[in-house]
This record gives sequence, C-alpha cells and structure tokens, in this order.
Amino acid sequence: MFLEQLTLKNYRNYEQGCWQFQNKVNVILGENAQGKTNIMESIYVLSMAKSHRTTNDKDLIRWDKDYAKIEGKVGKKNGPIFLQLTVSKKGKKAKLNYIEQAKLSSYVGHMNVVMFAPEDLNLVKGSPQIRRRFIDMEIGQVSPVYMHELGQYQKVLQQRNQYLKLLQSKKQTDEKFLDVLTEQLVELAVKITLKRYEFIELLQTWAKPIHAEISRGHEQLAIHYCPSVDVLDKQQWSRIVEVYNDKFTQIKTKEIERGTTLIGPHRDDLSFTINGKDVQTFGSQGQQRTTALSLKLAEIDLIFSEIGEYPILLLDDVLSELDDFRQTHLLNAIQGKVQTFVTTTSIDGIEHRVVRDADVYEVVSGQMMRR
Ligand SMILES: Nc1ncnc2c1ncn2[C@@H]1O[C@H](COP(=O)(O)OP(=O)(O)OP(=O)(O)O)[C@@H](O)[C@H]1O
Repeated sequence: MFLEQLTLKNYRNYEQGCWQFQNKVNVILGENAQGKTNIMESIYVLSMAKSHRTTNDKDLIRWDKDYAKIEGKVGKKNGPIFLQLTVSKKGKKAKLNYIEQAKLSSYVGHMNVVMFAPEDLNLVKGSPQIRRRFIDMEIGQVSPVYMHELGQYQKVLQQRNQYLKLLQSKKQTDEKFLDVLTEQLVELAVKITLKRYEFIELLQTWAKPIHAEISRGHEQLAIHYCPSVDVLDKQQWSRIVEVYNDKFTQIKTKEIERGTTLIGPHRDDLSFTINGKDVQTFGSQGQQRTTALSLKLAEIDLIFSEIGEYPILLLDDVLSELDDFRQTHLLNAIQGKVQTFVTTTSIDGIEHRVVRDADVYEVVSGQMMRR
C-alpha cells in the first residue's frame, strides 16, 4: 500500500498543505524545527489515530486554532481508501471512505505504517517502557483489537490504582471492590499477555534470519518476552488466569501498602540475546543498532505475511544514524516494494543510491515543497 495524497489543515506548524506522493522513497529535507517530524507524525496519526510522541491529542492542533484535520488517500491492492481524522478540543472524529466510524478500532488498521525513529535505537538499552511501547505499536499494526484491549486495560488499571490509594490512606476499607477490579484487570491482562507471547514468537522467526544476514552470519538473535508473572512455556498458558489470580492474592497486602498495581502487562519487559549473551549488558552500540534494524525489517515482513500488503515505512531522523552497510541493507530490503518517507537535515548523511531514486521535498517553517 502507499500514501497517494496527504492533506493537512491546522496540524502543528502546518496551516494547510496537500501533497501527492509516489510509491517510492520520499526524502523530506529541512533544517531543525521546520516541521519534518510533524509530517511523519501526521502520517502515523492518520494510520493509528494517535501520535507516537504525545499522549495529548490537543498538542497536534495548531496553536491558535480549534481543530486539526488530516486526510489521506491510500492506494491499496483492491483500490484506494480514504481516511480522515479530525482532532478538536472535544475529541477525535474518524472517517473511513467518508463514513464516520463510531469506534476508533474500526478506523485503525486500514493503512499500516512502520515507524523507525531515533528512540528505537535505544530499544535494547533504554527503559522497559520503550520496549513495551515498541511491542504495543507493532502488535497494534496487525491487531486493532489489541489496541482496544490495551486501552481498556489502562482504564481499569488507573481505576484500580486510584482505589488502592484510597485503601492505602484508609479512606476506604472495603476490599471487595478491589477484588472486582482485580478480576476485570486479570481478564484483560491475560488477553494482552498471550497476544504479546504469540507476537514475539512470530516476530522472532522473521527477525532471526534478517539479523544473521546483517551480521554476515556471525550472530544469532533471540527475543525473549519477560512478563511480570512467570508463564514460561506454552503448557502453562491454560493456567494463566490462575497464575495471575494466585499472584494478586499473594501481593494484595503489599499492593495496598504501596497504593499501586505491582504486576500486569504494564510491568512486562523484553530482552534480547546475541549468540546466547544478553545484548543489554554485553552488546556493542553496533549490535544494538543491528538489533533495532532487524526488528523493524522483520515487522515489515510480518505485516506483509499477515495482511498481504507491505506497510508504509517512516524513517524519522534515523537513516543517517546507520552506517553505509546498514543503510544499504535496509535499502535492499525495501527497494521497489515499500513506500518510504525519510527525514533528514542533510542529504550528505544518506547513501547516494537512496537520494538518486527518490523524490525530494524541502520543509521550511511549516511549508513543504517538492524540489
Ligand atoms: N501545535 C503546534 N502548533 C504550531 N506549531 C507547532 C505545534 N507543535 C509544534 N510546533 C512547531 O513545529 C516545529 C517542530 O517541528 P518538527 O518537530 O517537525 O521539527 P523537525 O523539522 O523534525 O526538526 P528536527 O530536525 O529538529 O527534528 C517547531 O517549530 C514547533 O514550534
């Protein structure tokens, strides 16, 4: 699939703009703070109905305006689709093929994007939060239902934490309501945990050969899902509800003392090993970069295998962070099949082959023009 047309109105520093793109590499060039990332973000928001860099939707609205609108025409195998997302102070409105969708989950998932941004280079050594965000974003691309369940989980979690605080301060003493919230939380936690298990296993099958190739056959990558409860093998999956319930019973007093939920998908993590050694502890910077790149390329293949079309790749400020060898590898993997948007402050840092075949756009203070 590819983004044929993008229209922005009152989006961040863009008052308005409309661009046609081809199914190839599009380089977005500009100095700092001109609006390159804003374009990438708008494409991401058009796809996911939320930003990758803010949880506050109002940030997307141009400062002196009441609403922001993003529209896109997406070329797909079975004909084009039209997406429109409006963000206002009252909330979000999403239209698919001009029809307003009552639920965002029926809007998300029609245009798939894979975003590779500088924070992804920190995936291995950064905080667990970065890795959780990574899993959620990637699963969300192939499963809108997952995003919905995750949203519900976060709501129940927030409610449970508030109630734990009341119990902690003894403003409440009724523990029965806590049990009700725990039951709701476990139901959602189980769905999310199992989905993460399955996804990581699948992602690994794609990432392993890619990583081996980029490391010229020297390195074997493995991804390990580390949930906050021990359900280490598939045989235990049927017991997962029991495992969560037992653990919550064990830690109830501690949770009330601390006034917060101590286990669940919001405490999960991922770890990576290369040739059996933990990359977080022993990996070089190059190995971390190769790992991040392998995972992103694996995601592209995975989406293709799940939905039969390649996603759109967004490389925000990250291509020039990769050395020539890794850039070439990336290029070979996407060439001719994946529409790609690349932002950069300078063409010099990008492999000449990318630039030669690309359409180049220049961004200057909220205006983007084809060069
Ligand atoms: N809601 C908003 N309304 C108006 N302008 C905004 C809004 N949010 C951000 N901006 C402006 O957008 C610009 C930043 O754009 P962006 O993050 O896309 O920069 P960039 O070109 O990617 O820069 P860099 O190369 O430094 O990453 C800044 O000038 C900022 O003031």
